[in-house]
Amino acid sequence: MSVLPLPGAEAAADEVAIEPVPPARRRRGLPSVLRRPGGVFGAVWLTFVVVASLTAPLWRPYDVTEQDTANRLALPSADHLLGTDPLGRDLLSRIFTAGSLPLLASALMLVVAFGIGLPLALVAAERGRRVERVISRVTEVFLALPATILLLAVIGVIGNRLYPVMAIMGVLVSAAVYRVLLGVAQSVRQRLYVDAARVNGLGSLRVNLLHVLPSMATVVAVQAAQLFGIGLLIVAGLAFLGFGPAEPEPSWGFMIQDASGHLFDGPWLLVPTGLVLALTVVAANELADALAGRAVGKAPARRRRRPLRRAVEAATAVPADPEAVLEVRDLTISVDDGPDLVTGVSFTLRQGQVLGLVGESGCGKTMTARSLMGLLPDGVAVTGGSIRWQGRELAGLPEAELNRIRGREIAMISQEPMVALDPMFSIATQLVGPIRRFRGVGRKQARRIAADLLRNVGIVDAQRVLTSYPHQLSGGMAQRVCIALALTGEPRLLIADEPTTALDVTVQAEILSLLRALVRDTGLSVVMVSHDLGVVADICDTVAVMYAGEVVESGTAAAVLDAPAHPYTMALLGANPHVPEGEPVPERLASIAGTVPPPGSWPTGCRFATRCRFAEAQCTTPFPALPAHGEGSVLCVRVDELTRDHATWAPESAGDETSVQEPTPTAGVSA
Ligand SMILES: Nc1ncnc2c1ncn2[C@@H]1O[C@H](COP(=O)(O)OP(=O)(O)OP(=O)(O)O)[C@@H](O)[C@H]1O
Repeated sequence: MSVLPLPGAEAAADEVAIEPVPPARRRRGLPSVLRRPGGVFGAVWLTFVVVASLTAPLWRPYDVTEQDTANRLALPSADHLLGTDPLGRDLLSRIFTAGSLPLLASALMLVVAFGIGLPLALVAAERGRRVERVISRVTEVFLALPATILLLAVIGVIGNRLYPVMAIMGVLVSAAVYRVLLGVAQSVRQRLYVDAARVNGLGSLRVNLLHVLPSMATVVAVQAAQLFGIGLLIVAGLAFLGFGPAEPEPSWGFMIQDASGHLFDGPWLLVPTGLVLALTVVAANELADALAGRAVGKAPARRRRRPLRRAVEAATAVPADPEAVLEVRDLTISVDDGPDLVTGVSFTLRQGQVLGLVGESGCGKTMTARSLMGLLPDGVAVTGGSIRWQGRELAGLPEAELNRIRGREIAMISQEPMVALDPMFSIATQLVGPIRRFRGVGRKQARRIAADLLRNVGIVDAQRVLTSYPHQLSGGMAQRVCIALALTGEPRLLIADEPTTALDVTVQAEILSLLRALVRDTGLSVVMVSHDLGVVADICDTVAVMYAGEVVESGTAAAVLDAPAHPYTMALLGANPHVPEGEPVPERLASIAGTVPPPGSWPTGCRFATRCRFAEAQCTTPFPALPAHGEGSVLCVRVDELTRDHATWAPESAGDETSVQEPTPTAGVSA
């Protein structure tokens, strides 16, 4: 058993849970450490102590051995800002002169610990199980050594030489560092970008330096900051026991020991040294906490949510639907202290209907869908509008109440079934838990229901699948299991975020027909996020086309897909490569120049104007809410003109840029 605190051993579980941050995000997040009060305090105090200690011989008011016998055990005064010790020596000069030893010795321990632990972790993660086992067994031996006794034995041999002693401590601590970093390195090496780098021919060293190490940097920094604080305590502890620099050389440990002998006649003596040591250790830990908070992506404490603005009835173009079970009005979703991601989104959904949210990547489909369940990422919130579910307002509902709705009334399936299922548990375990929770039944009955649910989603050998683990299932099976999981609470609304994107085409068709059957047989309502117009045409009753955070066209799927009225919908359909059976594959597809403007950079007026072939001056000026268009809405000031002229977004031929032409069949999509 190790007696001195080997931090990594205790902290390992926490540390490995820290998600390594990919390099690009890490660079952007750096200032966020300094936006946390703890991070600021840690950085400022450590910088101050390090600079003050290393430069003490240049600025200290007195020599560390200079005695002022008339002023023994003095309290702070103009002559001695922090008071004096029992020999009348200036405490300020002695504390900061003593500081360089623990700071440097602790830093040396870190260098040795990470110098050994980090490369070993990288090698073990890269070279496979055999090498990893050998290295792990050796490090286990180090972890089992009684560190305190070993250090005292070393001191017995080499004397009170704290730098070599702390270097040996670094060797012992490297085992704990290795254990923590191995888990992180192994997880980073499984990332697709690391595989891509290897496929691109990068050698092992460069893969590690360019891709693995940067992603581990935050975890390394967190562990280093914690270990640094512990190193300071070890040095102070050794000096306290008399294994530090010999008098009259100052050391924090000896000064505290000295002060403990004057608790009654000079209690102040303990305060300055104890405070500096404690603040330095706390500062290192605060810095570690701030770094750890950054690594797991917590929102900075200073971020404040904007108050929720309720929907203004008149502002939306979507007519109220008395039969709607879900009614979203003027929904605005924003980053805290940042730009709006989604604005003025309105749509309605009836029971047993499927609504498709379509649009290019980054248009806000996922944010809109997730807001319905209150599952927005940290730092993103609904800041305006209303989400009425069966007459109940969901926007701004407290987390506890949303929790009661999630799973029971509204459920969700995602595009990555393999990621949505926990690889550690069998399918039975993953289904039985929610069934018991939602339906209040016993384990046996829950298992029977789980098997029924699997059969309902088209799994024939339900008993085998129940005993399987996610990795034993195909993608299609896993998605069926996810749908079964979503149905455990018998929800009335299912949010399906690109549920077929990760599946191959034949499986896609099976999952779509399963969803269709569920809607038909159970009256489930579905909000389906998709960028695949074929899927939308196949399954959706109504469609809301999103562009740059707003709905630009909505209506029945038949109306929107067969006779698109907004140029963006026309363009999406013109660029769609899928053609219905029996129709000729077009020789050229239409294209949309440019990209979706990011949140915060949306143009004034129509957000699509900069890419629109039909844009005119009036499109770039702000326009009021537009009246309803047919059964839905179209966010285009020129909609009447374009409809009258039968405008289409045809593929460009050489020298032909726009086209206001006779109608042509829309590129292969029919509802
Ligand atoms: N956690 C976040 N913090 C800040 N902005 C975010 C966050 N997640 C997404 N965004 C931004 O919000 C906007 C909308 O993203 P969203 O994921 O809803 O788009 P999407 O239409 O669903 O795209 P995709 O099809 O690629 O998922 C994008 O500009 C995106 O960069």
